[in-house]
Amino acid sequence: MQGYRVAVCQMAIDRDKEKNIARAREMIARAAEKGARLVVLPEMFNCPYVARLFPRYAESYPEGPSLQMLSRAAREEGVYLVGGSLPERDGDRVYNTSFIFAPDGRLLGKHRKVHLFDVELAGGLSVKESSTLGAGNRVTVIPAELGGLGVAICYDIRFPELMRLMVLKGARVVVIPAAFNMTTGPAHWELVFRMRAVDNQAYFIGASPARDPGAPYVAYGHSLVVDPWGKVVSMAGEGEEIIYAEIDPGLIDKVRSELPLLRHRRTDVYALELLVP
Ligand SMILES: O=C(O)CCC(=O)C(=O)O
Repeated sequence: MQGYRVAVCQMAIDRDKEKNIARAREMIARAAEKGARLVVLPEMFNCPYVARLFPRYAESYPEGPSLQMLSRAAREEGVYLVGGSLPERDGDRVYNTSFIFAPDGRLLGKHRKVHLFDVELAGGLSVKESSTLGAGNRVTVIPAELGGLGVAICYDIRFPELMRLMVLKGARVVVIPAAFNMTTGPAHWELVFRMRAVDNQAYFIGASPARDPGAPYVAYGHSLVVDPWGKVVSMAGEGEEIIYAEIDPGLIDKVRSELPLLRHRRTDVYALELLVP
């Protein structure tokens, strides 16, 4: 498996859905032009991160305009695309879902956020995703061409069990569209990505929206790529930008063979069980 370049689009999100779609399309083109083979968008890239607004911006696969754009962009630019996430409507439920496309525009898979962000933090930040969203129940790994791509969404990264299950299912590069905030971001963003990378000896990629101090929910920014040794190899600032990094599969093998954490697990002493097919 050859190395490849990943681009993480730290996009500024507008209230206007059409503007968000156009902005994402334009950033995907710019990333492809710079040689990215995998392009990643942030969590809820087509709408403001406000739970009560999610149903209004929600789309069903395959006809939603954001989803059409993602499939077309992957095909026209010839890239693998983790389409951040967006509110997905399925019957009368709405999910926070990441859709993943191949360079021929084919849907490779999707991840519905498993852990909903329902919190009341000191300082007044209160979020209740479950007021409008349903939760997914799948561990998402795309086994094919990129050699094991795990996808989960934001708060999911705080649950080491889910990350480890992805890695046990073959994930070597884990992509997390996310929107940490100005309370949890400075305290935990870099720490949690580095921790998961060190534990699982995999690349961990975080894609945040750009920071907008006037937004109802202020995203932290600082999209990043962490290598399997836990080193931050690329990190954005606060504003809109695209960051790039080279994914080196040889480094994953090297770290896993020199420090064989996955092999040294004591599965005769403890167990981690996947309860859904
Ligand atoms: O875990 C955090 O600090 C932020 C989570 C979040 O914003 C989300 O899941 O959307």
